[in-house]
Amino acid sequence: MAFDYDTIVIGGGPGGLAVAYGLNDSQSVLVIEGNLWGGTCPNFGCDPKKMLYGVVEARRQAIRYQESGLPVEPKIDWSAMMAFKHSYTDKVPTGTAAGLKSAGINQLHGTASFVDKHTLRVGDQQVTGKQIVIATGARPNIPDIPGKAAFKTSTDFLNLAHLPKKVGFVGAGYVAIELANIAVEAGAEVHIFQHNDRLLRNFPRAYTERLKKLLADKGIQFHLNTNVTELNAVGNDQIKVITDHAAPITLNAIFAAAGRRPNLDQLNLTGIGVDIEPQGVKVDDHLRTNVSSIYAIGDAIAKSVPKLTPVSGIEGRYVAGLLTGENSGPIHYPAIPHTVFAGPELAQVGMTLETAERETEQYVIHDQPVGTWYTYHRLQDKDAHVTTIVDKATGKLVGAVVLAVNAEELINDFSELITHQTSAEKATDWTPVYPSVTSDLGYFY
Ligand SMILES: Cc1cc2nc3c(=O)[nH]c(=O)nc-3n(C[C@H](O)[C@H](O)[C@H](O)COP(=O)(O)OP(=O)(O)OC[C@H]3O[C@@H](n4cnc5c(N)ncnc54)[C@H](O)[C@@H]3O)c2cc1C
Ligand SMILES: NC(=O)c1ccc[n+]([C@@H]2O[C@H](COP(=O)([O-])OP(=O)(O)OC[C@H]3O[C@@H](n4cnc5c(N)ncnc54)[C@H](O)[C@@H]3O)[C@@H](O)[C@H]2O)c1
Repeated sequence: MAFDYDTIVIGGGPGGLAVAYGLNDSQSVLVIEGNLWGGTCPNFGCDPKKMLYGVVEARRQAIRYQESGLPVEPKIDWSAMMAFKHSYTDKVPTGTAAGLKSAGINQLHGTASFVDKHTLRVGDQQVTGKQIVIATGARPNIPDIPGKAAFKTSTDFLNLAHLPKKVGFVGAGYVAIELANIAVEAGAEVHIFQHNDRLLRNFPRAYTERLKKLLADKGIQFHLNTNVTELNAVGNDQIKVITDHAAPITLNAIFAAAGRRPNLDQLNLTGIGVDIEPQGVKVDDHLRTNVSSIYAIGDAIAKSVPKLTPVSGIEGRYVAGLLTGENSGPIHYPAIPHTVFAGPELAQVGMTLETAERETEQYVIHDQPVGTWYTYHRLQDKDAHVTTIVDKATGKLVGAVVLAVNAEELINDFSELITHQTSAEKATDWTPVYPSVTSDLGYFY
């Protein structure tokens, strides 16, 4: 049978684009995108979030220097900050589409749905591919409660023309914590409603408790062990939030930040016999579905590794390598660092603290408050804290947790040491710039 393309990729986000660019030299490829070219990360995820974060963090740093020669307290101008964000995001879809075009990769705008295991329908058009890669990402999970139409999402937050006076977030994961921090730093009254007492469940509790205190000190009000049971929209911009815990609270906006669901509903996967589960498409260790011509990657699949942009990229490049014959073994994930941009950042890589605490004969844990160290004193980041986990037998770093300003830089250094299996001596037998975050590397283990 002749196919229109060797490979069709559904989804033009970081995962789908990695497949397309990886295959482009050796195959005919079509990418189909139903919404904005570039996907979640550059349009309404990582990139716009970190632009807003950069502005609010600059203000926070300025306040820390108030007694040290910078007496003026800057104010956030929300509209100007949003215009700054738009100066980047507005160009992403056209820039991404132009990049595909200049690379000679075929593109189609529209929502794809499977007709059979080699055929997709997009509007009134049908296209066939020898292989099809599902890279459709995920969207916010909206809690199914009465009045749920009043929920806004992270996408709405990152496009707010004005910051509402009082805002709430349901959930206490990455999205809630990062956006609540931006909102409180920009001057809103902020409430977080969490059904249990655990923030950021993938990070060690000792660290999330430290971060919770810092966020509460900024004014974020945590309603823990609290289920939001109903929303009542009152007038244009007021929402009465009813919980199972205390009296209703009236806010101007409430955001669903209760996890993300894979975008599978429109694909007709069960119709063509592809196995799925609530967390995403089921894949084997070669990212193949149970239908041999169909692969799946990124936020759209069920997996134990975190659903992050670099992970979608790793998976996209891996599938491209499989399809070109460059690799054939199962996918291998390196140590994947992750960071919550919460003012300060909380970052982690490698072995979890929980595992190391269970296996103390094998691992040494170095837990260090570093707020008085020169690097953090200079930044007046008195709550900075770093934990490293070292394998006793080899002396090599296997895990780390950092709560500090610019923690993402230090965790990147730690990730490199873990990925390249560098010994403590080798880790410090070169000369980083002094003073810098990296020049502290010799003192953590
Ligand atoms: C607010 C927020 C902040 C984030 N911050 C970070 C961060 O700091 N660092 C980080 O690493 N990760 C972050 N993430 C996660 C990151 O954005 C995702 O992990 C990443 O975008 C996943 O890439 P993907 O290609 O798998 O999916 P996506 O980027 O979601 O791309 C999938 C694409 O498929 C399209 N699509 C879906 N269904 C169809 C269909 N039927 N037909 C055609 N097209 C379809 C969608 O429109 C979308 O463009 C953040 C996410 C959010 C929401
Ligand atoms: N900095 C980053 O790297 C970054 C930033 C944002 C998002 N992300 C990615 O996006 C994903 C989604 O983020 P998220 O914060 O939406 O999800 P999450 O999984 O991090 O957190 C979800 C939160 O919602 C709560 N929750 C779950 N179901 C609920 C329900 N029915 N009602 C009320 N609360 C409920 C959970 O207890 C948790 O606190 C992250 O897991 C991550 O992969 C990454």
